[in-house]
Amino acid sequence: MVPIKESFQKMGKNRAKTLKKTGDRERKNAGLLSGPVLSSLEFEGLAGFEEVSSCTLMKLSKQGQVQREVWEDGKIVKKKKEKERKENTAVGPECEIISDTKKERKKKKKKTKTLNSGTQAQSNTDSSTSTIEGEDKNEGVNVHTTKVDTLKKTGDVIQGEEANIPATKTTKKRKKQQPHIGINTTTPTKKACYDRATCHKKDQLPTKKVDVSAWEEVFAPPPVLEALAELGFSQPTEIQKLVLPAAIKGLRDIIGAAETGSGKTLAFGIPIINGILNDKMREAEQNDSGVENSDVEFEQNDYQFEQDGQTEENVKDLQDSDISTDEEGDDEAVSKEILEADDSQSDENSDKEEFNDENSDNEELNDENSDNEELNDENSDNEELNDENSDYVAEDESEDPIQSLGCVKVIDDADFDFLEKEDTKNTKKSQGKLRALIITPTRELAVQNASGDSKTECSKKFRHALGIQDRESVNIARLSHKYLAVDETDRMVERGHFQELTQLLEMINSNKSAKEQRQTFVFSATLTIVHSAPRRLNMKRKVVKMTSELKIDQLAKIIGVKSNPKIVDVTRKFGTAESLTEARINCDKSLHASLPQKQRLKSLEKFSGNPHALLLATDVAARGLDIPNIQHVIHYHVPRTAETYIHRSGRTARAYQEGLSILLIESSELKKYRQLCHTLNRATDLPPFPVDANVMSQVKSRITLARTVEKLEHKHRKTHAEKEWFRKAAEEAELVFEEDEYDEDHEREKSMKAAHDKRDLQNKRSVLMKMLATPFIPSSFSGKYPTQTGFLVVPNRAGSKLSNTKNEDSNKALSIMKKESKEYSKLLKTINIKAPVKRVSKKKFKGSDKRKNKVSKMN
Ligand SMILES: Nc1ncnc2c1ncn2[C@@H]1O[C@H](COP(=O)(O)OP(=O)(O)OP(=O)(O)O)[C@@H](O)[C@H]1O
Repeated sequence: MVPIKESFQKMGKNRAKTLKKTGDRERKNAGLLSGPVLSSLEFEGLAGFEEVSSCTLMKLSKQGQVQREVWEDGKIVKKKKEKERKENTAVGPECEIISDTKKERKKKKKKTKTLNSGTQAQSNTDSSTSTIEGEDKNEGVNVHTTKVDTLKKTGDVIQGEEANIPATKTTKKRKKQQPHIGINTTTPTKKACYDRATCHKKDQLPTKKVDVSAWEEVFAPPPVLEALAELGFSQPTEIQKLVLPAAIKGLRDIIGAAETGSGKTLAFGIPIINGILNDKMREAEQNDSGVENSDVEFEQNDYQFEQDGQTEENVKDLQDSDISTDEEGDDEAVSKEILEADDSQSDENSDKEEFNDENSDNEELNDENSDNEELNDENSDNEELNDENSDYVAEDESEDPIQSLGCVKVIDDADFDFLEKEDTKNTKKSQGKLRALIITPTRELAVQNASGDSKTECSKKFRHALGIQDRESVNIARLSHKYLAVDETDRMVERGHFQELTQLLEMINSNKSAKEQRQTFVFSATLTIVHSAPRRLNMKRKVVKMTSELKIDQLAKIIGVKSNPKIVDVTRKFGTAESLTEARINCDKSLHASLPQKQRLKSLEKFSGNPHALLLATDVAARGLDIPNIQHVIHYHVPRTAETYIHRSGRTARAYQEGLSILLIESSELKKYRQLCHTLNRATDLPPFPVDANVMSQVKSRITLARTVEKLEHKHRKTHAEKEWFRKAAEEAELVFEEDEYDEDHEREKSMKAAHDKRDLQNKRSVLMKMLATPFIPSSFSGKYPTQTGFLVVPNRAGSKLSNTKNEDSNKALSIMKKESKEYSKLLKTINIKAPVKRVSKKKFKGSDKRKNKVSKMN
């Protein structure tokens, strides 16, 4: 039984990075700190967000003045203002918000409106920085802090800590450990974890933050903008462009399909982060006004609706252009629905009324004069604060509160005790529950289920954290995550697998009101792939043919997606990534390799650390591993399913980089290969991998010599063994074994021949060793591939966008390939490789004897 090692992935599947952090393994909460790779190659797993009790929020005016507030237990404990930090002006709009007293809050609201709603700050072209920071609670109290290098490392290692340390001590300790944790540090923060952008594009290291204005159009919130700028992600990928507006602004449930390595993780990660930030901000405001924060649901996108009309149009434009099942104006409808929902709840608390007022105010605020008034107010306010606290930046920094979004990876020994502690300590409902849940159905989960023991330690803990003891005693209140993401979703329809996960989802979805208020994300690269049923099943009338739509429907039902989700499918007809070049090599034989788990982890670690390394892997590494700069994937076997092929191939050509996938096809696998091509809509074969004929002739001479050496060795061994046998048999029979009894001349002749053979064998061996020591390709060869040209030339696939731009190259490639494949087939003939004997059923030979007789008679 393999222990469950649900890990998490990332938010983003950040395995390679974790490998670098070997030191983390020894740390106390290793379960939380280590990435999935450290625990198991094959699993991904479960991840969730948890509550953060404290934070520091900052607001930046257009004039560049920063107001900073430290919140603890939903109350402001400090309010300071910082000077503008010129260093940060390169990036763009930043954050944020919130004030202490009601008066302050009203002021803030006005400012927020004026600035085009604070946190979002879509149209704000000023720059600043943002920090969401968690602080310890009161001195001497049990402190739980979950620290996250918030958004900069969205999807990166997220760490959880617990300590019973007085707050002051903890603060100092933290400062030591994470000196640059705040996003608004002026120097680039030290990347403790793997930075995908820099790893993927080592030659294009972002020396300074990039312009991320393209992200503003898709409503990425300012803290995320800052993180993206540091990562060097200048613009959203296609799937992100299509998903983010609908998810962030439209609050839609999302079903998304996009090629491997296309950034699906951020497509659901950013809306979730945005939502949590909004929730926290709103809860803090409500706390301030004495409203029970957890009662307020579904208002999460307040400030998005305060955006100007321009941005709404952007959303619409984007949504119109995608492949979507939406009808026109859907988003507006949804927006209205949400606003109506807000309205319906508005009598529950006065704050909501205020928000609604704010919305109507917003229209008025279009008036320039009022804008200016607000700005002036803000200016004078900030100036005052500036005068009072000109030194405050340093003082505040010394406290260095830890920014925290509150993510936990759920892997083997994940510790959920903090939920309990917060539950008992805080009476507020929202304090002890998970806000978001990100699930990846994994092979590990399937294996676990298949073994019949679905209650591993982690599974138990996770259930406990969710308030699920067993099916009968479910703490429904706790199962009210506002965000649920299921990555690699299509695996859930695999029959008989993931039963435990399906049950879990059933329980989560049994909280109907929470389900209604939840935003759900469903993503996979192979969401729309369907298999044609076997012919025998097709014949039966009752069998319902699986279609992409049906598959999506099934998944949506299992996962609990609300009606009218936004469906985005940007996968290509061929399924694989566009930047992926594919080829095949026909092989005569194939082998299996298996390594113990520890060894596998080591190999993976070595592999990610060495740019020239080669990793032989089974399908445990097919999905999810995000190891940067993998250039080639070679399929040692033809995969059983198209999904596996897509995911395996997807380990290269990530983040729109180039990659090469080669399929090794054993003759017995031809049928599987044809089926694969069919499922992936390949009308033509994959192009054969072009191999240099010169190299092949060298291979041939080496193989021939090796065979001769092997024969001679065998002969030598045989003679020796025969002699030995005679000697031993004579010994056992207590007979004297005299070699002399043979004819002397004959014996001499024999020994001379043996000596000759031995010499011959030695010579041949040394020639072979010399040959093997000589590389096939001279060291002066600078090409990347062992082809005549030194580079890979395979015809571009029909329909590929690349083929339009590279027509000339493509023609050239074709002619070279034709030439090479001719030489290649000639060479194959000379090597004398026997064609595999085709087994044909006897039925086909029915009457063949008769026909033979007939022919012979005729002759
Ligand atoms: N907008 C962007 N610009 C540049 N790089 C990005 C962007 N978004 C994501 N990436 C990077 O692209 C890589 C692939 O992203 P991610 O792992 O989310 O892909 P995926 O679609 O989930 O792939 P798979 O289906 O194989 O799991 C990651 O290294 C990620 O950091």
